[in-house]
Amino acid sequence: MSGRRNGPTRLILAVDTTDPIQAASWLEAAGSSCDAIKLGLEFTYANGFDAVKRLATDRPLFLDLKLHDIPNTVAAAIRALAPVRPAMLTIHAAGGAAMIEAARDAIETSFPPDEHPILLAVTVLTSLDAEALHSTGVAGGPRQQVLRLGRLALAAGAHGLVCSPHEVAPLRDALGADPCLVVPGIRPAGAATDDQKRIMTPAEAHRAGADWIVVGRPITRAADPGAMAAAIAAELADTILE
Ligand SMILES: O=C(O)c1cc(=O)[nH]c(=O)n1[C@@H]1O[C@H](COP(=O)(O)O)[C@@H](O)[C@H]1O
Repeated sequence: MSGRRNGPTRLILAVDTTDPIQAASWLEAAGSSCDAIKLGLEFTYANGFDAVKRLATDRPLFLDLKLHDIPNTVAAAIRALAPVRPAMLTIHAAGGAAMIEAARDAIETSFPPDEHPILLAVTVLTSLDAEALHSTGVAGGPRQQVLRLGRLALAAGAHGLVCSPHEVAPLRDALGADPCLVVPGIRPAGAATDDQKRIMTPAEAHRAGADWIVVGRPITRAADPGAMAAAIAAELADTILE
């Protein structure tokens, strides 16, 4: 396997709020520092898909709904999402191979051929440490479980994975440079960890081989969100030059 990749690591801003005006203000502040917009359960449940489409006009939309249901239901939900035109969308790898296959098939059959979203399988949530994962009935640690679910998801048709920065290097070693790895659990040095457990800095995630990092509160709760987004983008750019 070729292991690490050499390309840039791009920044996704997690726009976690119910307030569309607040969301628009963060996006304006982040400007060109953020390469894509993530809207998830909080914004979508509060405002609906028309508001999602209105907000995500100038950058790719990562629609993070973390679908996890029987294959028929997940496939139907993805078909219903086609008019929203997300660039990326999430399902839970723990839904199993048949669910992931059905999700991929729904993309192939309901999105225009040149607008297929990247189907991302969420492996082990970054808010779980080894003990919390164990309490859900999983015998191995996060790394082992991420590798297991990652292999399963990619074999079933996912284009990429969501994992913590701790698993990026092991995934690259096991699966090579190809799978798209999207990585939350990012905290700039000294930032509050909040509810995240498996974390690294932007530079560390880049060195490990992340394609994209997902950052929310370190930017949105900063005194100056625009300056923080620019600092993270600069940290990523500096790391490329190392
Ligand atoms: O799928 C995700 O994006 C996701 C998966 C995961 O394991 N952990 C995780 O934090 N996320 C999302 O990434 C974002 C992280 O936000 P902050 O912790 O505020 O940076 C949130 O919007 C989460 O929903």
